[in-house]
Amino acid sequence: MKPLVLTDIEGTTSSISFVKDVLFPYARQALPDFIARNGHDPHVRPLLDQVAAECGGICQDAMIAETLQGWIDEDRKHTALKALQGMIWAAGYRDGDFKADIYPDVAPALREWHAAGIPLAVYSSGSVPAQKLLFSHTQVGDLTPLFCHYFDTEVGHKRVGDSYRLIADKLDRAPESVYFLSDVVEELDAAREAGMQTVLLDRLEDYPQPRSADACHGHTRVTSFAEIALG
Ligand SMILES: CSCCC(=O)C(=O)COP(=O)(O)O
Ligand SMILES: [Mg+2]
Repeated sequence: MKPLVLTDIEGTTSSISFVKDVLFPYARQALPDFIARNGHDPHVRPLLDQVAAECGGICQDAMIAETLQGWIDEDRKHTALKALQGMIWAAGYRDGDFKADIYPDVAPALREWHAAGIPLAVYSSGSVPAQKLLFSHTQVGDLTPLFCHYFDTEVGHKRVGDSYRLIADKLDRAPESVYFLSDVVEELDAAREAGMQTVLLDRLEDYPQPRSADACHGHTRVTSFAEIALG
């Protein structure tokens, strides 16, 4: 059976600065107005109510917006926040305010693997709609035709082994046949615990200090998709 590639986004396919300096500030700034305009939308209200309930029942939308802005500043990977961010980014992509930044080695490798019949999937803390938006608006065009599956924190958090077991299950795959690519060692540890093969992307543009052997925790370390060898 051919291997399947499961990739993270931030720090793996796309620069950390694109997420931290473009996407997050855009959502932070747009949140209050987005909530004022869409707070009664049946796709939006339950997400806001979830945030309110988790914060002791705060009831004013302005306070919910402030809470969410605080969560963006803390880089919380909260499922409701991620869903709202995805809805906000849709306008930014649509209006051409930004394009998704993909590291130059990523699209050639994805195309090569896809052409070789290797299935490709995404697992990111960003919501599935946000993942699809990102890959359909890259500076090298629409990459979504290359991917067959997308997973977000609806399957669980990325530092928890059970999330990877569930993904393998949903893919109808033995975990050993899945290569998980990420820049975060704790995510790779969880994927390995679930039986997946792991590759640490050590993006020197984003992490100027190369990771030592100790810091790699035994995961295969590469600095580019071009170095990845799939067994
Ligand atoms: C779907 S793109 C936005 C990325 C994002 O919101 C995020 O939190 C990045 O998480 P990742 O799991 O891709 O490192
Ligand atoms: Mg990452």
